Parts: sequence; structure tokens; C-alpha cells
Amino acid sequence: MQLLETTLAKIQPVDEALLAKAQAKLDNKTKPLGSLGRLEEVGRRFAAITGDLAPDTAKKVIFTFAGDHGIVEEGVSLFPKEVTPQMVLNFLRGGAGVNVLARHSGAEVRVVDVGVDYDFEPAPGLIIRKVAKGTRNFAKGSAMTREEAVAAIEVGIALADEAKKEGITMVGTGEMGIGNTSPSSAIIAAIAGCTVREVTHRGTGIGDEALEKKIKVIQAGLDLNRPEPQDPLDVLTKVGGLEIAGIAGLVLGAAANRIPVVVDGFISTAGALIASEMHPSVRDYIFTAHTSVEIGHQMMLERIGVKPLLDLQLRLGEGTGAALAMGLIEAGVKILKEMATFEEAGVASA
Ligand SMILES: Cc1cc2ncn([C@H]3O[C@H](COP(=O)(O)O)[C@@H](O)[C@H]3O)c2cc1C
Ligand SMILES: O=C(O)c1cccnc1
Repeated sequence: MQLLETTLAKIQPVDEALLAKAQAKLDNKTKPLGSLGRLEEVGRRFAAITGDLAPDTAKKVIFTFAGDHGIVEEGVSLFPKEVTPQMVLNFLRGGAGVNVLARHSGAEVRVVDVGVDYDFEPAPGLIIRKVAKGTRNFAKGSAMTREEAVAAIEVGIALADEAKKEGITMVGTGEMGIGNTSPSSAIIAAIAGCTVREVTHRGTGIGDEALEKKIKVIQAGLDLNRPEPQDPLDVLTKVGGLEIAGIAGLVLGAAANRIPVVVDGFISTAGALIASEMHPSVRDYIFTAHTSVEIGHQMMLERIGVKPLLDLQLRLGEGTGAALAMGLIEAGVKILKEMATFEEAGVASA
């Protein structure tokens, strides 16, 4: 709990004066004012977050948190839970979607076992910080204890602290956990007070009948556990997931260390939502990568108050969207760093 508390105490809003300085720098570039749209916003915010008007973006790392879910026994996913460790091994071999897209963007993928129901051998690229062998079925009781939820958050915070020491310039979130769209829907329903139906979708691709069942199961879990909407840690504990907690921690730790954090799709945004409910300034440090096909994503984004960069109809997770967005964010920063000013280029200004 201590690491969580000290981290929350460290988080500050991004400095408005730095944002204005970065914008002034952009306004001297050889282009009509504001003409690079959201790329300018990206460059400006990246500079203000890091406190550097020519920030380094080279060392990009995606942390893909993996965890299992007791709720899978209710038939909420199309796939069996064994796929979680199988996909972890696929990540380590470099064969998954996130590996391909991270290579494309020049980012590294690190897999974090924070709660998989499988004993992995140590391997390069695998960080074993297991808090429990999966959550318990939240339709029958609390998914975790409060201590487990805090421990998993602190795994993410510690990784952000280590990233700072290592000189990592941008972190991304990703996840793997069969069944994890269900806790993600439960989290946004509990926090925003919307209906489960409004925020529950097909995940890996379940049909109509299974979707009805999934809605009923999530509703039963919320009715039984009665998470306190004002207490994000209570929501996370009762209906969340270990990898979602790890992501919340990474986001909090990134904000505390002034590292820009790129948040992937639906499940990652559930983690970012928990973090931003814990501290309102967290949103200043977040770049949301893309709009997920999962219908509840919009509600999460609105609640956090962020607008994604891409809309590619993705619904995979793992950090795939974050990997793509990292390249775009780097492009925005390069505009700030490399583009000539009117004076340098001898171009007449308006
Ligand atoms: C082969 C495979 C690779 C994946 N990579 C990410 N997910 C995604 O799907 C899961 C969530 O959907 P649901 O709640 O319906 O189980 C998560 O593991 C998420 O990361 C995958 C799913 C599968 C099957
Ligand atoms: O948006 C996501 O991250 C997502 C959506 C469906 C299934 N898995 C992940």
C-alpha cells in the first residue's frame, strides 16, 4: 500500500506554462498555425510531460500484462483459459500481433505474468511477478482481496519506476487474459453507473446467446459484490482483474515519473480508468491509442476525458493499438524537434 500511496502523492498536473512554450515552438514552424492538427497536440503534450522541448522518443516499451479470470467458468468467452499461457509463449517467441506491430514501430514487448494460472520457466522478455494464479469468479464472490489488488497495482508502479531508471522514453500498455472483457465491462458499469448492456460486447467474438448470458453474469457479479463507485480500488478488487490492476499501476507510475503512457484498447482503458479515478491528473499523461470495437470503450474514454488517435476497428488488445500509436506519437514529437522555423527556412510568415 505504501508504494501506491507515495506514487499517488507524487503525481502533478502537467505544467500549463510548458504546454504554452511547446505550442509557441510549434507556431514558429513553416506551416499555417495549427495545420498539423492532433500531431501538434501530441508533440506539445509529450514535451510538457517530460519537461523537455526536444524530447527523446527512441526507447519505447510495451508492457503486456497477463492474468487469468475465474469468471471464464461461466462461459463468457469463446476461448478456453488455457489460451492465456499459450499466448504468453507466443509473445515470447515473437509471433503474436503485438510483436509484429511493435517491431514495425521499433518498440520492445515485455510480458508481465501478474496472474496467469500456469508456471512459466524464466525466459528473456518475461517478467514473472505473479500475485495469484488468476482471479476468482466474481459472479460468486469477490474477484480478489484488496491486498491482491494493491499488490498487482504495485507491480505496475514498480515497472514504471524501473523504466524511468532504465531511460525508457515512452511506455505502452497491453494485456492478455481470456475472459477479461467481462471485468472491463463490470468496471465501467460500476464506475459510470450505466447499464451492463450498454457496455458489454462480443470480446473474442461470442454469438447473440452467449452475449445475453455474459450480460446476466456481469450483472449478477455487480449485484452480489456491490462495488462502491466512489472507491476505484473497491471496484477493481471486487470485479476487476490482476492484469487490469497491473495496467492501472503502470499508468499511475508513468504519471508519477513523467513518462508518456500509451493506452491500448478496451481492457487497457479499464486499467487507465481505475488509475484516473484514483488521481485526476493521470489523464494528462495518457495517450489513448485507438477506439476499440467493444461498445463500452466510448463510455470509458468519455469518463477519463481523452480522445483516441486512431480508429482502425481493432478488437485484439495485447498492446497492438498502442504499438501503432507509438509510431504516430513519435512522428508528432519529430515535428516539434526537426521541422524548420520560418526564420531558419527563409519563408515569409503571415
Ligand atoms: C488467440 C487469442 C489471442 C488474443 N490476444 C488478445 N486477445 C484478447 O481476447 C481476450 C478477451 O476477450 P474475451 O473476454 O472474449 O475472452 C483477451 O485475452 C484479450 O487480450 C486474444 C484472444 C484470443 C483467443
Ligand atoms: O479493445 C480491446 O482491447 C479488445 C477487445 C476485444 C477483445 N480483446 C481486446
